Amino acid sequence: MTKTVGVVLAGGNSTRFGEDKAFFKLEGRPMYSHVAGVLEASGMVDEIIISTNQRLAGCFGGSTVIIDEAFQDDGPLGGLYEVASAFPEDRLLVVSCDTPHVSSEWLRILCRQAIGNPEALIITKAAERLHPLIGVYQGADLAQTIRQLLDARRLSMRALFEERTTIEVDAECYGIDDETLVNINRKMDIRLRGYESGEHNR
Ligand SMILES: Nc1nc2c(ncn2[C@@H]2O[C@H](COP(=O)(O)OP(=O)(O)OP(=O)(O)O)[C@@H](O)[C@H]2O)c(=O)[nH]1
Repeated sequence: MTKTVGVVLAGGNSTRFGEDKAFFKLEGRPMYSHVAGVLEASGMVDEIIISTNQRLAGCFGGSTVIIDEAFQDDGPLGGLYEVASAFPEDRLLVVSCDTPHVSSEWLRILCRQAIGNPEALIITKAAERLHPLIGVYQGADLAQTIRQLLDARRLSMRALFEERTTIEVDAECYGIDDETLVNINRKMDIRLRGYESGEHNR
């Protein structure tokens, strides 16, 4: 039977943030751990894994980690390729580590859409913007489609949406607050939003 695997994407370089944002503490917990907690709280996932690179792999405590091997430093698509290869039969509920306030209610809505449309990618839309890294990635031969894009050096998430049926689910239609979908790319994003932050801690 198809499982749902919760995937925390946490293998970037955090150039704009200035330090590895996955481990930056907000409200007393590293950002990646907020996201893992919401995945767990959604009640939709059978297991949770962290998608990351070789450099950070040892820093996630006891979490299960899948390391980018075939495509390193190629962005989220490289991480997704590795995970889709490891779980070819399963549904991947993906959330980037820099959206720590995403709600478990929203993840449940995405999963229900995915279960009803098992060949489609299900991604978040809000205020006319796409949030590709809050979504469900699934369907036959997903890893193969991603591999072809990576081989062709088409590294954007949009390239994947051109190749697969993709459903954009509008969070506003479900009364989801935009703020919960914001991703934190810079330290300034934390100050501007008045989030409570602490020191970097692996
Ligand atoms: N596994 C994996 N995850 C990645 C990779 N690149 C980015 N991510 C994750 O994808 C999400 C979005 O990444 P970005 O913020 O666009 O990239 P970043 O490298 O983290 O940050 P910048 O260097 O500031 O662009 C974050 O959760 C990253 O941790 C990668 O090469 N492999």
